[in-house]
Amino acid sequence: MIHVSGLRKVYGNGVVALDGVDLDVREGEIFGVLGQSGAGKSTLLRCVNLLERPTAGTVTVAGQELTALGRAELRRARQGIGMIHQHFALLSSRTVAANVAFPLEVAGLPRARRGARVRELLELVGLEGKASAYPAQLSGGQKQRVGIARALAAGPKVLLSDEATSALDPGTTQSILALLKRLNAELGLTILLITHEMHVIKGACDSVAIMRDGRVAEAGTLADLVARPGSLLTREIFPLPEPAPPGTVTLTFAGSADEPVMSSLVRGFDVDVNVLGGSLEDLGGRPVGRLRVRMDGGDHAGALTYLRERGVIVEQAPPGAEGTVPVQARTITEEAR
Ligand SMILES: Nc1ncnc2c1ncn2[C@@H]1O[C@H](COP(=O)(O)OP(=O)(O)OP(=O)(O)O)[C@@H](O)[C@H]1O
Repeated sequence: MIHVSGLRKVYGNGVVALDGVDLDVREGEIFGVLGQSGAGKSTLLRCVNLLERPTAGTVTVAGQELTALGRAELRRARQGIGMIHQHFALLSSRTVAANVAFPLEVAGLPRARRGARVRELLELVGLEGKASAYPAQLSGGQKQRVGIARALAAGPKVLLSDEATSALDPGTTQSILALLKRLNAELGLTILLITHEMHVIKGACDSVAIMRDGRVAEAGTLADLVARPGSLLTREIFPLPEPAPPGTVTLTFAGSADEPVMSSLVRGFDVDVNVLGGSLEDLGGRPVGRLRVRMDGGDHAGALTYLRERGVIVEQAPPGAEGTVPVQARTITEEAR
């Protein structure tokens, strides 16, 4: 649905905000772009609907190359792309209904049809009773719902979300993410969202790209990335002290949690397992965990082979000076290769 190729953006002051970005967002998915401040997320999002003109590269949305379009064609194509903002960007002098009607007025929809469409949109976002209220009379979550209704007015296939939950408290954030997931499922809406918050990625996204210094450092579905040894996403979701202390083993359980792997390990291979840290998360309804352990005694090599055969990702830190890991000590980077 969205294909970005070789995207580069150099601002007038010489700042290289995007340095060759490739991105593919499939139809009907919620795709998150995660990165720290200054990584280039907002620039990327604004380049997708060409609010910002890229210095080089192409942007294709729903099969149409936006970077090749003239001004009038681009204006038409943009009706297929809605956008929501961190600070809502509502018109304070207009009621909720008039805010939502605004893009319909610009598109030239007759007044009689506008009213029905606005009612439908307000119902969709759960704001039926607020049509006559003004933005100042609404909570942050309600304002964002107005923003979402307005973004959907022209019936877009794609919704761009620019840190839409960053100004909201945790409970309201969850309700807005739930709304976006419902719209994604019910309308088949493709959503590209940018965020610096991992819980937004965990709570809402099917796929993710991690941006660093204007480049995509890693991209894929959440399921694929957590199953990839050494992935940045896994380290972000399950933070453990890095580098791993010498001789420790870091285990990522990305598959089924039904098997009692750890107790089988201790019983079957006679190893002592000392848990140093770890956590468990629910990713897309699937339990995923990461555990850092020290294993002593017994059949160490056999234990690691057993874990790998059960689909556990095994990352061994190299032994320290005392050399506590007997066989095949591999660094995380070697494992990742
Ligand atoms: N209009 C502009 N003119 C000049 N430089 C800009 C402009 N907009 C952004 N930049 C610079 O481009 C780089 C990327 O900024 P961008 O806003 O895209 O990052 P971001 O990841 O969205 O960060 P944040 O989360 O803080 O918004 C930064 O160094 C920023 O200072």
